[in-house]
Amino acid sequence: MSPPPPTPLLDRVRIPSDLRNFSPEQLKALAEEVRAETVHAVSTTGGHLGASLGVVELTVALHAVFETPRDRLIWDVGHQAYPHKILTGRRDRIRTLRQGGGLSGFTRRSESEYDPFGAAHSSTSISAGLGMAVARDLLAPQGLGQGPEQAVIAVIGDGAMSAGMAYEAMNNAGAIKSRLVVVLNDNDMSIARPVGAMSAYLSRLISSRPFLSIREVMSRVARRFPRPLAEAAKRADEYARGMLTGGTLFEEMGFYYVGPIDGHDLDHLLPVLRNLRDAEESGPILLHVVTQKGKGYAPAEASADKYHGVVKFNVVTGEQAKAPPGPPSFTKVFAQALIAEAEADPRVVAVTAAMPGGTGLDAFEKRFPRRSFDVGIAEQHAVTFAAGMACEGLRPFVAIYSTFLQRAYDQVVHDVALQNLPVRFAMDRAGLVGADGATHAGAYDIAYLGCIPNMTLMAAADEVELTHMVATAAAHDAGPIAFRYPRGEGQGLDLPARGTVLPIGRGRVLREGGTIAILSYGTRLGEALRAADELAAQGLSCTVADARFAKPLDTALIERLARNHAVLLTVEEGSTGGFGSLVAHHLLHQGLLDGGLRFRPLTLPDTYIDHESPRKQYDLAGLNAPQIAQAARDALGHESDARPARA
Ligand SMILES: Cc1ncc(C[n+]2csc(CCOP(=O)(O)OP(=O)(O)O)c2C)c(N)n1
Ligand SMILES: CC(=O)[C@@H](O)[C@H](O)COP(=O)(O)O
Ligand SMILES: [Mg+2]
Repeated sequence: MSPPPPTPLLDRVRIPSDLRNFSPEQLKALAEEVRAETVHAVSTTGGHLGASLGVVELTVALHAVFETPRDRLIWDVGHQAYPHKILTGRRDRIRTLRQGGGLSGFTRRSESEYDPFGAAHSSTSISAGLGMAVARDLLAPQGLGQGPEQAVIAVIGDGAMSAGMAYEAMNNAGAIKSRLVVVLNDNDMSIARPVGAMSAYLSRLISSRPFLSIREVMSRVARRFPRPLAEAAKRADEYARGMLTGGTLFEEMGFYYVGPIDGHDLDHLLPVLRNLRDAEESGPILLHVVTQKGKGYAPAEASADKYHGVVKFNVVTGEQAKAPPGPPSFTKVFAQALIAEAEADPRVVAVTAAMPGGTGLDAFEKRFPRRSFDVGIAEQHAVTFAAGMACEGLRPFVAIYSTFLQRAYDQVVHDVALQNLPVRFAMDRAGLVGADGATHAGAYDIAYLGCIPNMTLMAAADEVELTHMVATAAAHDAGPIAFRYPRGEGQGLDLPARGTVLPIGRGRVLREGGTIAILSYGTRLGEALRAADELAAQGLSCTVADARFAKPLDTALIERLARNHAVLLTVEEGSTGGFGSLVAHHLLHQGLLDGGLRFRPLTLPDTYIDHESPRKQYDLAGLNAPQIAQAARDALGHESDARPARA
């Protein structure tokens, strides 16, 4: 590994107040040091490099001009906040990013007073910022809060601007007219290439208005924020500008639009931000900065994804560490299985909300460009869009991370399930996901979908099961159906060319035993089998079954397991309120817990599990084989207390 580069200026900065007396030339040099430090740190940890490199100058300028942490600086998503972390007292831990016990890969209130709002899911910054601005306006006259001088700045990317929530916030901000600065960081990239009319609009905006010269920007800002200027004159000014330039969507929504300006040029950023900071006038402002994702690091600039998310890499060559060749990921298996279904059925279509690579739909899109839809970061729309397609006889698959489907809950209930529309939900990243931590854990979908009438729910125990579930979903026109599978590799099992349609609501028994029954839902099945081996070695015979379905439950199987064993464990990679609760509900209704059966639902704990390796995360959750075996022994207690098993 190459040694970190010398950083004489950065060494003088522990917190932002240390850089506020730097000259512009020193700030430029500091930015280069921050960039080099970011590259070096991420080369040792992996993480979201490209977005962070694109905001180095912006980060330096914002901290130089604004009085953070009094002034609230909110990073949308938070994946671009590594330079911010370096400058806000966390440089000493920057090489622990995304590692167990280390810094989070996103902003987080509990991590630093310089992170006023936690994030990781996108497009929340304007809403949160507006809330803070309103709090300031209400509290300051009472002598409470941070005082009337406090600024609130939300930095949001062009990709994040595709989400409805950003517009809901701007709509509200334009009406409330609180003092709020929104910095639109436009790098013409989402994770993949940005899509949609808004992205095209931003591109037109940039090309129709070449970078404003600094004189032009300053004169516009001065025109907008004069000390005494009559309201009517200001309006006339706005209309005049609108007529000259065609206005912008942001102006129509009540924002004062400034830009576009070069987001890498501190000679522009610093004076413009100072002017916006000192504006006496209230009302929201949108500063449009144009940046380059991956800026200043040649391998990132040259790559198609601009190094959005990288593993450890060689700083000199940019070459990322190659994992030893392993079995295909669940994501890849899903994509291949969906392509197989789509080959056979022209009604199969696929929808992603800005995650074509992450969900495997990039492969589907190559094969079926007209049947693949990337709707941008718009999970709510994705679901209702699919509902509309289902109304007309298409067979839509919404390929989505479990954690992002949370955004579209009412759409799932109101638009899909209530109308019993056959939308297929392919939920990737089910369970714990490793370095992204709690914000990205697919922890809740079993619970939040399990309570919805008409839903059919499946979880794949391995990649072969996943191909069967894709086929089952494709064939299922009776109503909505969802299946979940985890991040990462499968087991390397031989895959069928096409999956087999499974009987709805039927599980399978993998091992017959006597005393203990383990009923697994999802990929903990392997751990359940290992636990059974351990228990068998101790003379405790186990039945192991794969439930396949959480809804409808295989009630016959559950009743048989309950009647014939002393202990019944359920195991799932989901929160409380999920599969185990559905099983408990059934057992209670059947009176099967009245006779001494020792039932133990093993779920994720009722707490957030931080970034760690998945293996350690599951250890913390108590869902690895030794812990499953221990739970069985604990439940069994003393042999004499336990109800004798019948089989
Ligand atoms: C609700 C939600 N959907 C999807 C994602 C996944 N995601 C993380 S960053 C990103 C792209 C964001 O693009 P942009 O805001 O332009 O930031 P950039 O990476 O270009 O700096 C996406 C889709 C997310 N974090 N949250
Ligand atoms: C920031 C964000 O939301 C994504 O970039 C996410 O980190 C991707 O996760 P995967 O690596 O699991 O696709
Ligand atoms: Mg972007």
